[in-house]
Amino acid sequence: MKDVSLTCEPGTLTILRGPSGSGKSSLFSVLAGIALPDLGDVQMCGRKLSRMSEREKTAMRRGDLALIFQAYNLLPSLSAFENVIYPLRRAGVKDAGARALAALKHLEVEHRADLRPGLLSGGEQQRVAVARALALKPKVLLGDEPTGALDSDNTVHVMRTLRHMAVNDGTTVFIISHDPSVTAYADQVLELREGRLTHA
Ligand SMILES: Nc1ncnc2c1ncn2[C@@H]1O[C@H](COP(=O)(O)OP(=O)(O)OP(=O)(O)O)[C@@H](O)[C@H]1O
Repeated sequence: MKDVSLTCEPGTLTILRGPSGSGKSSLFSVLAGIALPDLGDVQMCGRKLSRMSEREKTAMRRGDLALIFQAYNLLPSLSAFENVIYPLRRAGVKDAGARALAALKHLEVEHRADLRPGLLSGGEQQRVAVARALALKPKVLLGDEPTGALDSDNTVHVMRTLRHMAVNDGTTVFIISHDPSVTAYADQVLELREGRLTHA
């Protein structure tokens, strides 16, 4: 990436698009504090990631930040329900069980709650991953292709949900998507080409 500069305001939804290999997932990793940039910094919820210890970054990922990974990153030995409740318990959420169930219901995968990810379809796994992020009620939600495995009805449902989180809860939502049908939900559309960012 070169000279990448962007701001995502609370209560807004940003979509990042760009050709395969343009660096979208790399930027996602930098924003999430998983990869370190050679130069520059990321400021999240008023704090610079470069000034935070690994422990502080982990604590932030537990509380304020939720991530939806391109490959879902569900824990294979846990059921769908356990995958959603696990980060809630770690974050000390009191009504973790009710929240996890409500999120699975909202994503219409509660009938798969007791199954491990390996027994779910790709789209079901993705909806569990979205439910896990949603249930945390984060200040910042970063998603790498969060609708990539979904049919059009489920894509609309997830995009409406993310839009609702931004507008009603003040969440800062940043997602990568190459689906042109979802740009209508965005306040800001960014495009990455060969590591350079343009505002579409
Ligand atoms: N750890 C790494 N070391 C070296 N090269 C890497 C590393 N991670 C990614 N790359 C390269 O950087 C480029 C951008 O990869 P990235 O995964 O960010 O692209 P992308 O825009 O998300 O692509 P896609 O839409 O296909 O997921 C690719 O050419 C990739 O091979």
